[in-house]
Amino acid sequence: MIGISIATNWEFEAALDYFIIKDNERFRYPYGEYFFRNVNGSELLFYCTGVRKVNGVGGCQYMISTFNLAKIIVVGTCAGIDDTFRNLDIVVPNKAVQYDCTVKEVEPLIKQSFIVDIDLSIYGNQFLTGTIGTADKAVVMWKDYLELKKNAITIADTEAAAIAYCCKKNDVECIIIKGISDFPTDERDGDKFESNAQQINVYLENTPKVMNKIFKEYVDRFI
Ligand SMILES: Nc1ncnc2c1ncn2[C@@H]1O[C@H](CCC(=O)c2cccc(C(=O)O)c2)[C@@H](O)[C@H]1O
Repeated sequence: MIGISIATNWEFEAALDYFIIKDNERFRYPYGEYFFRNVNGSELLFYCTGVRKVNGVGGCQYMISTFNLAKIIVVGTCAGIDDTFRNLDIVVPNKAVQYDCTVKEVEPLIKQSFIVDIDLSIYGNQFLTGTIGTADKAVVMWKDYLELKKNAITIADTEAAAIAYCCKKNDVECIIIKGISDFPTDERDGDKFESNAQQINVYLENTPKVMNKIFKEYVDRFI
């Protein structure tokens, strides 16, 4: 069976709507909810983990251990970092890095031991790719955005690279399909609270659009 890992309740709600899931098809586990759907002959287990690395990895390990998953596809939203990309672009990264595991004042931001390479060669090349950076903090402040750009990060989120790391430890294939929901904006000359609120509104508006695009156009190419 293939697991489809989803972080937020908003993203999971979009999945429930897209696949028209009834109340009696929804089950609870320690990190959230899950349901099953057959897509093009493949039995898929969709589950919500909650946000940030500890929830993503906890949910990942639970589902691998309980359902003996053969593969996990992480789907959801992310911040855009590379400015050649746009909101609602879907990216399937070939590299996933945790960038909050070093003392960045005296060490490189990214260390080899926290990088997971993702081999996409069997899936063709009809998709955008790049590096996803994961940390427990959302990318909101302009200085954080500039630092990720300087380190060649394409998109950023708060779970995916940690889930990819957990999958690698379990010898389970991991694919990440993320849609850009928001870009940080430069708050330095304005009101940082207003700028943050605007980014959250953009994120909320784009979440169902991103999820529908991933379910409609991407998931079946990677199962
Ligand atoms: N900018 C982002 N940085 C990192 N991850 C992002 C971003 N956007 C989307 N995600 C993804 O969506 C979820 C939640 C998004 C989130 O927490 C968020 C989004 C926008 C603004 C704020 C804020 O506090 O102002 C918080 C996470 O699961 C994560 O995987």
